[in-house]
Amino acid sequence: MLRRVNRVVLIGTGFVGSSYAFALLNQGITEELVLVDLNKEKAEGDAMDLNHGMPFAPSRTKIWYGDYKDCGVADLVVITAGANQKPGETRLDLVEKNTKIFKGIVDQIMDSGFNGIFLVATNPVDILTYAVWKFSGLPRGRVIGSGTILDTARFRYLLGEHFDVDTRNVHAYIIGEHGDTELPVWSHADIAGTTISEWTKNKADFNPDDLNQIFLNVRDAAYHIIERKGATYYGIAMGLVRLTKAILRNENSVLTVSAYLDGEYGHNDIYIGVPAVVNRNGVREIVELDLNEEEKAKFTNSVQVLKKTMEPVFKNF
Ligand SMILES: NC(=O)C1=CN([C@@H]2O[C@H](COP(=O)(O)OP(=O)(O)OC[C@H]3O[C@@H](n4cnc5c(N)ncnc54)[C@H](O)[C@@H]3O)[C@@H](O)[C@H]2O)C=CC1
Ligand SMILES: CC(=O)C(=O)O
Repeated sequence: MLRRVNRVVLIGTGFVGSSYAFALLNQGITEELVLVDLNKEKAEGDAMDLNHGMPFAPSRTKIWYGDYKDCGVADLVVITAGANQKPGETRLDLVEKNTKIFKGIVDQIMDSGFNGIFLVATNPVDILTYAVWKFSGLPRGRVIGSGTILDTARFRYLLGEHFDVDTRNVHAYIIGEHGDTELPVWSHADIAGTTISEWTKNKADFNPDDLNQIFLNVRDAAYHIIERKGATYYGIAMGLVRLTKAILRNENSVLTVSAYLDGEYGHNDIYIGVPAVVNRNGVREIVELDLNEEEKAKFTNSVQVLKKTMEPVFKNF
């Protein structure tokens, strides 16, 4: 019989996972939410705490602390488990540790009979999304990483602040690795359909160097926040909820996710941040932007850095 309720299973209820669960409940996106963590007491405590907020939620979400068997009928499994960056560490420094953790997690999920969509946020997210695809054997479109969704949000927010325009009217993408080699797609950035150069044409106080500084603040945002409070979680949690909504409500939304390239952008056999149409089946298609030569070269560099980092890791699996 067809199940009419949506079930999301969250693996990892640390800073990112618990913030995601809180935001998901507050937006009433799913009927069932199962929390799984190595630290069972934390997951159980989170389930209790979240349930106590139910009278204030927009709709009922059945939330419980569970285990991998609960993934069997899940529509979506979101993975935020694993190590996070310590001050000074890069995302790529986490690759060995988190790939090993992921092998154990994904094997248990697949043993449950899971046949839905994976959404990955753990870093380095592009490589771990590739790992989930390899370990699960699911079609590539049904394995999605959060990619540069957060970087793109940071970019739109900072541009909106700089030009004093609602961030929702700023359309600009960060693509590539969710990490140090990511790049801004200035050639396709616009404010309400107007290119940035048109928008700034008659503005005497506009300094073109400000744009590069905005990008640097986007690229290095995680380092700046981790230095101050040890971790980042609210922004990514809201990005994961946005993706969950696009998936469960079949929205065909264009979001910058880590998607598998099979010739798009001139590369293949890699998960990396690109705009893609996301719906109930996962990634429907990749949106191929016509990049300029400088952007193409930066994107290729990002691909190469990811591939070089991945190579030794996947030899062990
Ligand atoms: N993609 C993105 O934009 C972002 C990604 N992240 C990443 O998200 C990940 C989680 O970060 P935080 O929540 O801050 O870390 P955290 O340390 O607060 O939480 C991690 C959780 O994973 C659990 N865990 C570890 N091994 C497990 C296993 N084998 N099975 C089940 N649960 C397990 C831990 O018990 C812990 O509760 C990190 O890799 C971090 O870098 C963080 C922010 C943004
Ligand atoms: C930690 C991380 O990946 C971020 O905040 O971008």
